[in-house]
Amino acid sequence: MSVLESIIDGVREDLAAREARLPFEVLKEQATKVAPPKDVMSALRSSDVGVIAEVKRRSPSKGELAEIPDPAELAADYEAAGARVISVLTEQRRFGGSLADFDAVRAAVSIPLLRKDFIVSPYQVHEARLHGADLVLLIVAALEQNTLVGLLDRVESLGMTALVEVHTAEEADRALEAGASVIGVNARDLHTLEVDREVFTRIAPGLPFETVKIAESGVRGPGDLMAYAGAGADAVLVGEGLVASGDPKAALTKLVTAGSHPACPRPSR
Ligand SMILES: O=P(O)(O)OC[C@@H](O)[C@@H](O)c1c[nH]c2ccccc12
Repeated sequence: MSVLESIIDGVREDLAAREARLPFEVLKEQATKVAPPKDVMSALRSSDVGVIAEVKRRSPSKGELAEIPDPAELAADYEAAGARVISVLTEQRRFGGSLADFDAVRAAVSIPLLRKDFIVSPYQVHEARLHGADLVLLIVAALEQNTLVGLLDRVESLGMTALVEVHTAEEADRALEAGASVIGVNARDLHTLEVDREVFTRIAPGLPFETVKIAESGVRGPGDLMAYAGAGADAVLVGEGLVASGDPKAALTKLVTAGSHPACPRPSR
């Protein structure tokens, strides 16, 4: 079993427990009452290269990254340092995240939020909306094509945006066929956990010009942001490089400054 498959097994177990506590029909109804999603597209489509800053405690590849006793405080620092979007991991077993973290962050900031989890069921999409998510991650490698299409349609029908994650050219084709308008290329292979920053450079040029392109994982500092920008990234998604830096606010400020520097290659829009 690959790492991805074993993570998803755990996600399905935890999901079944939540479904038993709060039935889908009730959850769906409650989710219609929350404030509508924010405008994610204009946050991501800018003349500068943006940063999506992640609240991430640990990962299957690196283990413990940072304690993050107060996710709301970290998120407020991210917002103040110029993050375009904040990504909050809600997967508990391998990443140490939770919907409680998501709620704490939602209450602390007004910029768009991404629910970062292994979404396999419509329940999780409505749940994301109930907790105030604006963006939802859909991982192509984790989904059959018809499930991907169904989840993407559902995300959009609730007014949210899907960040559709790919790692190969074949997955990118599937994402486009499903109708993705925002594609994240993850440098990390979720089956082996290996990072290869060149994956973005290989895949991004083949994506349509109007597709918003996000480079995910492996950003250690401004140099990596500039390299991804040169390969066509609209934004980069950064976790470890911020939370494990000792000073996430300063680390993010450096990235945001690089992304708006005149020497930084710009998205071609
Ligand atoms: O910590 P990094 O290398 O900056 O990576 C952040 C983000 O890309 C990574 O957390 C991630 C990308 N796709 C995922 C899917 C599930 C969980 C986590 C992820």
